[in-house]
Amino acid sequence: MTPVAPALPNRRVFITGTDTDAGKTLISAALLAAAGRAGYQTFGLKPVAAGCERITDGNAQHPGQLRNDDALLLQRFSNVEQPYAIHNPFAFEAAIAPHIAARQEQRPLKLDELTRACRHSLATANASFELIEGAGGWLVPINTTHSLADLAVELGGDDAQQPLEVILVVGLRLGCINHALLSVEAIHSRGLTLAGWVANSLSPAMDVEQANLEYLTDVLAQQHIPLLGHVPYLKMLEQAADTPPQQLLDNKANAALRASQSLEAMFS
Ligand SMILES: Nc1ncnc2c1ncn2[C@@H]1O[C@H](COP(=O)(O)OP(=O)(O)OP(=O)(O)O)[C@@H](O)[C@H]1O
Ligand SMILES: C[C@H](N)[C@H](N)CCCCCC(=O)O
Ligand SMILES: [Mg+2]
Repeated sequence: MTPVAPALPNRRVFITGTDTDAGKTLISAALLAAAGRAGYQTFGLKPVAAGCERITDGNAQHPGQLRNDDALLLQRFSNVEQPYAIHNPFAFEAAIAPHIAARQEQRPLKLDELTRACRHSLATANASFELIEGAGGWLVPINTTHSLADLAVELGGDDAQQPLEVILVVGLRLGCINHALLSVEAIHSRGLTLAGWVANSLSPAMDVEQANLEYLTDVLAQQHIPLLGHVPYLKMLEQAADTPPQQLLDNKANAALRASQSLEAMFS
């Protein structure tokens, strides 16, 4: 008899970071790639994206559609095919704090609408590995009462098909120890589970990077938060100011594939 491979447990992960530009999108795309290789049906969701290009069809009567690079990369690395709006239900043009962009564009964000849209996307894709990328750090607001942390709680709540695990991306730079420890406290204070953290080297030569890494590894291990992987600085992500947008996205995709090698252990 042919042995039957055991079914992979469904997973829903929420990717947060120590700050904006910590590397959440790079790590998210890498995790989608690694999960796909492990046999998962993968789907990446960017609930709120601030910082979009307007794609026009040449007709001055049509306003065009907003496209965000993070969401496009998550779409590219999802092996369950879905239209753009399912990957990114709320898109704003300005690359600023999302609640301010939403206010400026007179489309205020509301937690219940955002939650509904995310649940719709997740149900439509029906993937076995669902990845949700936040924006900025853990407590980035969506309005004056709620933050993306509240969205993470909603997506891990009673209506959820499976429990939600948070993964913290620590962008290795001076100051990241404090940001990482604050983020861990804030994630735990919401009663959410941290599956682990990923160390992401943001500079080719951070002073005493290894000592920072070892300190965080030890201190977080005492709280039973494992290091899931360390992604090195990837020179291929350095771009000239005049690099065309499609080339930028291709470079990010190549870098994500490289980064996924450092995260393979999460799926073995
Ligand atoms: N390991 C790395 N090596 C080199 N450059 C990196 C690395 N990780 C991230 N970067 C660069 O740092 C920048 C920020 O990365 P990324 O877009 O993944 O951050 P983010 O946390 O998703 O930000 P946001 O809050 O806007 O979603 C990008 O230009 C990316 O190419
Ligand atoms: C535009 C940027 N790249 C991110 N999408 C949004 C970062 C919001 C940070 C808000 C803050 O913490 O002050
Ligand atoms: Mg991002």
